[in-house]
Amino acid sequence: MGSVGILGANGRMGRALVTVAKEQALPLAAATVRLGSELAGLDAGELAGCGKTSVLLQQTTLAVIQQADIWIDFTMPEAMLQHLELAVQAKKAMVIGVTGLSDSQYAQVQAAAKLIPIVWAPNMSVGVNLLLHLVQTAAKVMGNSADIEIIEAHHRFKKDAPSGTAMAIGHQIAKTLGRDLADVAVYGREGITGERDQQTIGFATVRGGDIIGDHTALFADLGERLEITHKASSRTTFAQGAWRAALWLQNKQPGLYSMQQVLGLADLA
Ligand SMILES: NC(=O)C1=CN([C@@H]2O[C@H](COP(=O)(O)OP(=O)(O)OC[C@H]3O[C@@H](n4cnc5c(N)ncnc54)[C@H](OP(=O)(O)O)[C@@H]3O)[C@@H](O)[C@H]2O)C=CC1
Ligand SMILES: O=C(O)C1=N[C@H](C(=O)O)C[C@H](O)C1
Repeated sequence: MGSVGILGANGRMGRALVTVAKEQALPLAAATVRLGSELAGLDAGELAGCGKTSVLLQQTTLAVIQQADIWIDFTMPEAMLQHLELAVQAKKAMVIGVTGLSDSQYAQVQAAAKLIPIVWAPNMSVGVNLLLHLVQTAAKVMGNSADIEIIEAHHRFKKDAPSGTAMAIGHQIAKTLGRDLADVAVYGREGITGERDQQTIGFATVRGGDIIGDHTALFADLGERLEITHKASSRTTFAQGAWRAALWLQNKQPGLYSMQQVLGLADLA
């Protein structure tokens, strides 16, 4: 079994990833913290609150990146791109869950995927990846008469909006309907907005407390509405998905792979 390293092991997702590794005896070989972090040298499991793992936190250098075959990154866009550069130099695979990438940052991920195998997905849960299929059916049946809104809610600490998942849902629906999301997306409303243009896809963002991650795709027509909702109740679901992606990536050729491919949902009708 290939060995796996975790980047940003002190983050909310980093700790969840270490905990899942310990609980499921997964091949955790290394875990890192940011350069200069005082946490270097601590046990990754003790920091995560799941007990000793015998994996000590290290700063993220090229020498450390050599210590695992596949690296999981749930940090932030700029940090992730620095990690990606190291992974390309060391020819290591990456699972990337970071959201809020600009177009040019995403293009850098695409370029790196010509050299190393990468899974990038804004949401690693089974339920959201199934939802991405269900909304296609809903869009085909209702999308040309119903108003489409995507509503997401997350914890107060989240830095990007709308969530990466909400954007993926929007792109999926727009693609199904032959619309370009850049032309039809409406991000929030204020003032005298006028009547709603049926072609638009609206986004609404809620931030508060410790909400892990809720997403609803709403298809609202006259007389009825359909809501397809996913609610994550624990980060374990994302961490398990990321581990699944990491183990799936072993021995893969360079390329940019999706969570749909990892979960075997890519060919679902
Ligand atoms: N795809 C999916 O399924 C999911 C994706 N996410 C995404 O994952 C990302 C992380 O989320 P979350 O865990 O909540 O965030 P946190 O803020 O809890 O963790 C971010 C981690 O990144 C590290 N970091 C930040 N900046 C730097 C830097 N410049 N150099 C090195 N390390 C850095 C932080 O280090 P330090 O602790 O030292 O500050 C921390 O360990 C977000 O983009 C989020 O949207 C989240 C959940 C699921
Ligand atoms: O920041 C988070 O927490 C999450 N981010 C992802 C996103 O932006 O879609 C996925 C999940 O909902 C949790």
